[in-house]
Amino acid sequence: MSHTKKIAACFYSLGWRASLALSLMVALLIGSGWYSYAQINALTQATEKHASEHLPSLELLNATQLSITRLANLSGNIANSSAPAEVRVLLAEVRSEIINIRRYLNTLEKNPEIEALNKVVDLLEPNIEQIGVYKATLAQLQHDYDKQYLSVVDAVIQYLMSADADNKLVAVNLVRQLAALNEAERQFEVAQVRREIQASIQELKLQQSDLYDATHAAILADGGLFENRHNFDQLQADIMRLDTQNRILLGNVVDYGKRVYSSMEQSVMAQATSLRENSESVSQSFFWVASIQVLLGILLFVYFRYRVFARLSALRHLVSEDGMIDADELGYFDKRNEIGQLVHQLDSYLKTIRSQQQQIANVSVQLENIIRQSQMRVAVLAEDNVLFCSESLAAVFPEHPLNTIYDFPEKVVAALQDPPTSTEPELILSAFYDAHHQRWYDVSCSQVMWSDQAASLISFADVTERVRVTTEFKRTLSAVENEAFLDPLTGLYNRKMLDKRERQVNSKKIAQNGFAVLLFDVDFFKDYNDHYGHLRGDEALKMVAEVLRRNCPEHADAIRYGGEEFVLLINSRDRATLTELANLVLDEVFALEQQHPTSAYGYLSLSCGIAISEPGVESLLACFDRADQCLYQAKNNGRNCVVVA
Ligand SMILES: Nc1nc2c(ncn2[C@@H]2O[C@H](COP(=O)(O)OP(=O)(O)OP(=O)(O)O)[C@@H](O)[C@H]2O)c(=O)[nH]1
Repeated sequence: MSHTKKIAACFYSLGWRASLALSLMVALLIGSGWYSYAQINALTQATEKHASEHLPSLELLNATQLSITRLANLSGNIANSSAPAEVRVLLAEVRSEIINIRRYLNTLEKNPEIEALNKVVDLLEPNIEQIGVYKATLAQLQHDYDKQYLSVVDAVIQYLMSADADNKLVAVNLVRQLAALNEAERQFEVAQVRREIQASIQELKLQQSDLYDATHAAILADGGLFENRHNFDQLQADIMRLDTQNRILLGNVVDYGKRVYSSMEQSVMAQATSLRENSESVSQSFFWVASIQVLLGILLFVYFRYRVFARLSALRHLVSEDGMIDADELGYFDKRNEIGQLVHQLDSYLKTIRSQQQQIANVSVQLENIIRQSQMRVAVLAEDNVLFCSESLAAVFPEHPLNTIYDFPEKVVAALQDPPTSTEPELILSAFYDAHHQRWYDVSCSQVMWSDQAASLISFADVTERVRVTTEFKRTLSAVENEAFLDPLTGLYNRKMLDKRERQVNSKKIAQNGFAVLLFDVDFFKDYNDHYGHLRGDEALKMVAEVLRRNCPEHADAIRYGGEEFVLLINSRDRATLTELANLVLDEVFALEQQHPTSAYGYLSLSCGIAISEPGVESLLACFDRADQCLYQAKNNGRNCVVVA
């Protein structure tokens, strides 16, 4: 999916209001960003333009100012210099500075001040040049003046050296006056000294005509010292005048420069004000844009809070355990977007599930009622508590309200201590007897869920009839079995019992402690029968059987093995006890004093052979054989006696 499609899908999923608000936010951000960029760009360009326009001008103006200052200094230096060579050098510098100034002024933007500056420079340049010329002339004049001065002074000194002492005073005064003239700088000083010198020369005219002639011509004549001094002073004054003029012009230059500076400063200040106002305008724009964005943000937050968060809340309700999404909440979700579709689907599923849960709950209640009122004896247990108990089961135990498992009889409680974990019913107590009702129950248990809780379901199945039938059957079976094992004549066990015991011995069902076979036989019974007949013989056999039954120990079998042979099968290996028992039987039979005319003893008597088994190794038959051999020996020994193997 392309980015455009993804963004479109995202906006569509958010809903048209949120999408519109977001779009507005984005548009506002882009717009404000663009506006800010444009404003800043315009400011930057304006600043750069202004700087490019004015900064070079300022620099040039500054350079011009410096050049003019240098020019003023040079002018002063020229005016004050007395060395022609130095004047020439200074003039060269002046020309160079003037060239620079003109170049600067030509570069600067034309305005009245610049024009005025140009005019000043136009005036300044010839003035300085004139000063240079005057300076050269002044140097020449100085030279001539000095030459004349020395010549005059020399002449006066020559005169002094040759003249008389009386005539020297005027000459000396003249020398002094000449020196004063040389030192005088101011006009009135020069004029004073000149008058004094003229007076001295007039005095010389009378006294020293030679010196008068020489000094008069050298000092007062045309081209003399006075004229030269006058010319020199005049030229000096011109130079001063020009220098003053130059200084005034340079002062004007400074004023013009100040004005230019001032105009530029005003321009710069105006630009700075414009910049500040523009920046304030941009700041205000920023403030309003930021305010609108904050407002929109708050609106969006409120919108999300009450719309989007409400959806999330509705979603939480939807997925919560017992939450229900109501119609209003469902209205937040537009079916046209994916989340909306999902929520509506979930709502549909939830409603279906709730409907089914309700149905199940109804069925569950109905089922519970049915179970409660039916003959099913069931109870539901969780932990030690009884969650449910059918009325039929409660009726089984009317003595207790069945609230906990400990309200059940002990046997049931014991069986429930370790309940099965299977969901299939498992018999935990077979044929439990309810003495109160004299009923029998099979108790089963299985694991079930009861109201979303793991529980044990126990059921009591009434098996009274089954137990009765089984007991009856067992009793009947026992009777039949007994009948089969009983001798009908004597009521003792018959030979089948011996066979049974033989099997039990072989299958080790009889204790391996050993046993004994006591084999009894009626002596001369054929004769007895022959003498008294079989009926009396049967009676005699019954009496012998009674003696055996009476003396048969507990857990021993009294068996009529066949005919007139009897067996006592005893779980004992005590030889003495066994012998004593056998003799007791023999004595009691003999004590019956049943007449037996053909017997050597006169009465009915028995012979007995006893065999004691080897424990764990001998079969019953083998032991019986040995008892039979002993019986044979007892017969041979004269009968009515006991022989023990
Ligand atoms: N009345 C009666 N006689 C029986 C019964 N069964 C066996 N007899 C008899 O018992 C007699 C057994 O005789 P014999 O085996 O010769 O032994 P005996 O005569 O007792 O001689 P000894 O054993 O050597 O002393 C037989 O005559 C049988 O007929 C019975 O159920 N009733």
